[in-house]
Amino acid sequence: MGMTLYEKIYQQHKVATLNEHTDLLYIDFHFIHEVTSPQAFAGLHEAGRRVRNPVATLATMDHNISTQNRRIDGAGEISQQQLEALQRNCREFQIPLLDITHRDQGIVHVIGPEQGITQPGMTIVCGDSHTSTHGAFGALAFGIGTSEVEHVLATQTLPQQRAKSMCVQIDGHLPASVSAKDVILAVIGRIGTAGGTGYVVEYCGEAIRSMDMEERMTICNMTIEMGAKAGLIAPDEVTFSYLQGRPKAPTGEQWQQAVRQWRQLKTDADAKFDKTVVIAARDIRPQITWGTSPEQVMALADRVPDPAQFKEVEQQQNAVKALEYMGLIPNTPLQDYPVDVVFIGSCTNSRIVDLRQAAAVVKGSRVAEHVRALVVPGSAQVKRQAEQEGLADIFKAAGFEWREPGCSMCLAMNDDIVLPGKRCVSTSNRNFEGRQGRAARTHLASPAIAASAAIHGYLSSHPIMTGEGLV
Ligand SMILES: CC(C)[C@H](C(=O)O)[C@@H](O)C(=O)O
Ligand code: SF4
Repeated sequence: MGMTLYEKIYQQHKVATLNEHTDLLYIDFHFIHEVTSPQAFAGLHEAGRRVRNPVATLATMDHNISTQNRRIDGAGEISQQQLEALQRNCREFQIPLLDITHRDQGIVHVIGPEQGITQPGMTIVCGDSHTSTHGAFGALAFGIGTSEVEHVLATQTLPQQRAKSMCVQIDGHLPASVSAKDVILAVIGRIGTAGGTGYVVEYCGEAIRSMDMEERMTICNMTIEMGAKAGLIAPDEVTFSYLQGRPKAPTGEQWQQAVRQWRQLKTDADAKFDKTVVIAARDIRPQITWGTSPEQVMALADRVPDPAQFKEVEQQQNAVKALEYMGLIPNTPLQDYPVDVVFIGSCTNSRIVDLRQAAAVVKGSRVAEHVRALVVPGSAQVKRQAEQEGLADIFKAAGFEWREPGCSMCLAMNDDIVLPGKRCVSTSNRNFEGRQGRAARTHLASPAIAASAAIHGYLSSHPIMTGEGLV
């Protein structure tokens, strides 16, 4: 019988069978950031071990830094200690570090693809759940815990148990107003935050094939929010042309050879998935979350759900609690609620395509008087490009704050925090209680919807059509 893409990559990286359920996998690349690495380095230090392959490792600073400036103490003392520890550890273990002022610094899941480090068929890990982002290139990429970070640093391998394979197929073409973010939110709404547990999800179908790499990254990024281990999209011409010419991509004869191998990286026609979910692209409408979990999601144009409409008692109870936290009344139009903060950024939606989509909505308008709005590019490179393309000017002229790259308001771990009770439309990926600050209310949505909310000042409204088409 044929194999799925996941099974192929797993098989190619298996270096030993440890027991009936567990194999040892070779890890091709390991990304590191300041939050989940300190204990791992301390463990190596204590045991007197070295890093096995420092050049298959890259560190960046993203979570704890301030995005208001490039000062190491910009986000307070605790952050500074964390950042200095990363500097010390990278020096001691000779790991390349994209320091806060480095011209390639950025959010860990933005810089890997951008540098051409993330390539089809690789195994990639990082002590960070959204490592699934890299799966957009047909790499097996997943988040690991701190003790696993230590294991990979020391051995360049990781014990793993084989996951099940799920296929999520999005058939047909998406309506013009629907973005990759709407697709993945709709998928999570359908499958639920636990529905992917134990699976690696491969996305296929025409709608996925017609997405560019950045949209595919948005899809794979949020795969973790349905409990899956990783998301995958088989590489194709779109993948190859994105990679060609990037700093770490192969060149010359090696490029030709790599592409020949990458073309083999797809699920065989006779392979069997453990589960398949089929969704018609034309049924997907612009989405926004109303609750405190990514599965509590609705079409923007709909009314706030009534807890009674959910089948399971547990879902009903969760809905009551979530609506109370979010300050929403059942059956009212979501679009009537005013917005206090708009955050465009995070490893889900901070790449150049995302910023272009947001800027197309913003162009020529002003941020509503009562709204605080910020755009935080995912990397220094995205920032430079957005400035060259004139996007930064569009945002600034509209009254957005234009920031330095980093995780920023995606999580309350630096100096960007949503104040208690404030309502924020955010292009990030998590909306649990307190994620953006104590008692903060988060609505996850696409860059176009977030931009539109900033301008209208409400959880509004129909995304605006522009000369460049909607976004
Ligand atoms: C801090 C880090 C461990 C965490 C993660 O693993 O995802 C963060 O990036 C997040 O998005 O919550
Ligand atoms: S941007 Fe948000 S989701 Fe992504 S790595 Fe940073 S904190 Fe995690």
